[in-house]
Amino acid sequence: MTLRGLFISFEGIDGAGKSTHIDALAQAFRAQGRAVTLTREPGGTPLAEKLRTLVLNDPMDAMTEALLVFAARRDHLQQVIEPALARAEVVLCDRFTDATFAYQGGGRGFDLNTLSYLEQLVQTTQAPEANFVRQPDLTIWFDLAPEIAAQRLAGVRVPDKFEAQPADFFARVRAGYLARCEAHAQRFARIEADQSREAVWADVLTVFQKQGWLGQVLPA
Ligand SMILES: Nc1ncnc2c1ncn2[C@@H]1O[C@H](COP(=O)(O)OP(=O)(O)O)[C@@H](O)[C@H]1O
Ligand SMILES: Cc1cn([C@H]2C[C@H](O)[C@@H](COP(=O)(O)OP(=O)(O)O)O2)c(=O)[nH]c1=O
Repeated sequence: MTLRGLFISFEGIDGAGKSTHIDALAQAFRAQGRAVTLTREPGGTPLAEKLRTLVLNDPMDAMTEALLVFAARRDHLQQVIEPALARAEVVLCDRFTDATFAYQGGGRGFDLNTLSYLEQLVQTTQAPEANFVRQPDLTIWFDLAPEIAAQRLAGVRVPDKFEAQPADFFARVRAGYLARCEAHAQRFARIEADQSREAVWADVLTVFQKQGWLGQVLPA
């Protein structure tokens, strides 16, 4: 059987639990013989990491922010994601374009039609066919109430520009994710992230096993 590349993104408000599970998933795929590219947005290339530092630290208007995250995404797609998929690897990406719709669109109220235009422009790739708009094969959305996420993050890390936002910002971000989940239901899996770590991990594994992408996974 010819393996095909898999592009999987992980989404959710800050503190929802993405980082907790991504490394374990990478291990699970590697244990089953798959090559894995573990990456993140904004970032994933030297240029995109520089843009990340600007976006996470410098005040700027929402359009500037959107243009910078899409510039970082273009470089990341071309340098890392498309080549890894062409090698039939599993690409596990901590956030992708749904985050732009949720944060710049939902959180900051930037125009969604402009974001859709940028999405088409930036994610159009020559491979595997002309005018193919790259999207994740699967998006795991860790859905968590902003109050619980804030409790989990309190005292754990120094907040960046986004993490320092008030609860109503994250309520709008969450609504932004819900709208994307409804509009792209075929690739979204919503995980109830207010459960224990073990229960969240079990739900995540079930999604991958139902797709036939992972077999039995031994406990860590
Ligand atoms: N299910 C859970 N229950 C309680 N705390 C959790 C759970 N999952 C993660 N955490 C903790 O919450 C904090 C945020 O998790 P993290 O995975 O870093 O979130 P994200 O990457 O989505 O910002 C971390 O301190 C982590 O240990
Ligand atoms: C990808 C992306 C992230 N972001 C924000 C969401 C997060 O607050 C931040 C960085 O995400 P993240 O990597 O989750 O931060 P951390 O390493 O602290 O867990 O960037 C956007 O605003 N727009 C985007 O398009």
